[in-house]
Amino acid sequence: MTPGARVAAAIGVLDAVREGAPAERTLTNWARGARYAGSTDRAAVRDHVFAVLRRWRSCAARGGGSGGRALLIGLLRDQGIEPEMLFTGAGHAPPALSDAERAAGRAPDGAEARDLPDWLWPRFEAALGDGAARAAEVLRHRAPVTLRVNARRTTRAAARAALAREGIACHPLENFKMALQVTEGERKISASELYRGGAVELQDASSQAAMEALELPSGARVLDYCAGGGGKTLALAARLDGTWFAHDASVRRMSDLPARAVRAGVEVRTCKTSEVQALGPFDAVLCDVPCSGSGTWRRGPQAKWALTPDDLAGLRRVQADILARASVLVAPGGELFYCTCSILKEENECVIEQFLCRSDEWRVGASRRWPISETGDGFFLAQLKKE
Ligand SMILES: C[S@@+](CC[C@H](N)C(=O)[O-])C[C@H]1O[C@@H](n2cnc3c(N)ncnc32)[C@H](O)[C@@H]1O
Repeated sequence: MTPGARVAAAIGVLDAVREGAPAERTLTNWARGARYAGSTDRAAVRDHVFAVLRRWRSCAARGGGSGGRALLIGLLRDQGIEPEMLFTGAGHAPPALSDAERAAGRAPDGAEARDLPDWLWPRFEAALGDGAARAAEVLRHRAPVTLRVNARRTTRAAARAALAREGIACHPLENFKMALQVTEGERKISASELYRGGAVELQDASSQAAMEALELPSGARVLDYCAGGGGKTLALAARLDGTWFAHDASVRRMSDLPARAVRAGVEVRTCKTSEVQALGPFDAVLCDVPCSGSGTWRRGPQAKWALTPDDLAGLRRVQADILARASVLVAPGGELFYCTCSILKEENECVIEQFLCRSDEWRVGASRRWPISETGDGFFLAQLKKE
């Protein structure tokens, strides 16, 4: 495909996304119907679509409209590329710009320039203060791809060398013990020997750092209450000796966990909601609760535009409910860890404050935030101790 044809394909995908279709599925459907598109073409179309999704408002302002075509014109202008270079009408490229399109477009301002909905920008400022602008800016760019090296299988240096032999280039991240940031060959990861053998897992650096920050006595019985695919349990089990239990309201979401645990060389017992009470009490319970994901929006940028104040209030109720249910499973003297991949106070400090107001047997230990940065996603962790 020519560069212009890739732009035309991205416009088609964005028009479907504007109608409410999920971007990933729309891209997959497009690729199925575009047999002429090679892997480089598919990656280029995907890059255009996701770049617009991250910068939707500013692209609309710069492109002078909200259709796929205007959004792509806005994106190219934002990237310092003259749209006329690609909108040529030749071959499969989009038709040339009209006079009206050439004249349309303006520089974005305020929350529009931050590429955030108006109602969210003040909440970013409230949560991050002077760091809000930088966080919003980082969310306008691609996320890094990061691996966690499994200390039970190999060392970081050995993993890096083995990955390089498979065409995957990465470098160790300073201040993160087991993290490797991938700079080349990311599409080869899932087929690599190290990944298939459980020596590396895909995991954001901030999640890794948060799990590194948790200290637990050797042999502790630990429950991951919102385990999902088990990323956090596996990170803990890779460095601590404990007895590991995983629970999730959706059993289906834990379906990959047993195989991942075997690959990683650790034992994790998955349990249903009906079993969890009888298996307790636990020395520690981790609640990696469902959240807006605001710290990770560069990975799933549609969520940035879809979240509403009502959704946020709903999430806060779910988070409070999970904390209340999980807290009764902790043994006296035990610990409760609460974490989100959101930067919003409403989902972090406010949930913890509300929980402490309703319960007098808990005291708060450390709580920590990881910023949205070039290195990692936004992440929040609070540690609570049962008296
Ligand atoms: C942020 S994800 C967990 C990610 C996972 N810990 C990991 O590291 O891969 C939140 C999980 O909470 C689960 N969940 C939602 N409501 C829940 C509830 N009331 N009780 C327990 N789990 C719940 C969801 O199914 C989802 O898998």
